[in-house]
Amino acid sequence: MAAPMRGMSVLRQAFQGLVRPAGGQVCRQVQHRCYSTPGHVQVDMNSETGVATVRLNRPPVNSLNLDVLTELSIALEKLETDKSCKAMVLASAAPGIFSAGLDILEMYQSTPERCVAFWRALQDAWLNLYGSRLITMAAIEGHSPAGGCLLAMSCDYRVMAEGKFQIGLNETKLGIVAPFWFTDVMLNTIGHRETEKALQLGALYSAQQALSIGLVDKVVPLAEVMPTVEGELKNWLQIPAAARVITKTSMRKAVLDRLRSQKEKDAQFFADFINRDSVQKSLGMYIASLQKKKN
Ligand SMILES: CC/C=C\C/C=C\C/C=C\C/C=C/C(=O)SCCNC(=O)CCNC(=O)[C@H](O)C(C)(C)COP(=O)(O)OP(=O)(O)OC[C@H]1O[C@@H](n2cnc3c(N)ncnc32)[C@H](O)[C@@H]1OP(=O)(O)O
Repeated sequence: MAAPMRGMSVLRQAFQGLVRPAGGQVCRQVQHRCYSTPGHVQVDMNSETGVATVRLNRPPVNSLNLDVLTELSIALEKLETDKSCKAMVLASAAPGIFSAGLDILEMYQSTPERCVAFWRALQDAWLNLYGSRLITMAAIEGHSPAGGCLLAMSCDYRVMAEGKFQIGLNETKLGIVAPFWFTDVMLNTIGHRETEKALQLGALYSAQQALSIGLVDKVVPLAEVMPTVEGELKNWLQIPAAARVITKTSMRKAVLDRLRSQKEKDAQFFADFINRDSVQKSLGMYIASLQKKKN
């Protein structure tokens, strides 16, 4: 059973689907259909509204390893084919964090075979999210660097908690380079000039800064993130679905097709790039700096 979160009653957490009884199923009101949650991705489908909440659940920081990405991909595929599902809210079950991005340990001293499998899982999760017919909204209730920022940017709308949290594509700070499809999504979100600066500097923005460059759509107090997402969803749900989906698809198709047409080449390139001595050295130093922060 998931550990209760500090500062929140167990009852409230149970209501929000954060506490699971033994056996992995969340028992809730009848209109909620909860997919079994054996691992790191919790899905709570509200059959009354057609809105699914997908929570990343890999404490402490929701780093995205092969398992999480595979589970996320499968969850998104299921929702995509569920005719009753109209919208999806991507959120976190871990306090203070949306996602710390890719699990750096998947990229450090790993085998080329594992690197390729890991990258394919990331590609699939992203293709499913960015290409989704659903209304997708990110509830960013914590830090969201790198791969976390990619997931948030790939949604249709982003609400972020104000305060100390940061969001951005900080890859260059790790001595790595944002892949072309990360760049494409950022270009589509904040435009060319801001993306050039953001990527070269590996910039991490506060919620207010992110709002000012259009990286997020709304900034509210932490407790208001979910209610704000729910309020915004009401607007989006009023738009005729077919017209909205065709509009979304036509605007995202070029970027999706660019990756679809070279998935294997991209995965191989990643495995080769990440295993360069210089890149491994940079990653090793970054991991050490994360650990040093604690001491
Ligand atoms: C031409 C180019 C072609 C091809 C492409 C090639 C390469 C590009 C490849 C990939 C793109 C990469 C994308 C990414 O997503 S890389 C990941 C970047 N993420 C980060 O930089 C975030 C790092 N983490 C943090 O800054 C902080 O942890 C955070 C602010 C998120 C939370 O801080 P907090 O104080 O709450 O927690 P910590 O004590 O720092 O962390 C707890 C624990 O978790 C470990 N940790 C943190 N982040 C990660 C991570 N991303 N992966 C793995 N592990 C992580 C951290 O070390 C702590 O561990 P421990 O000490 O054992 O408790």
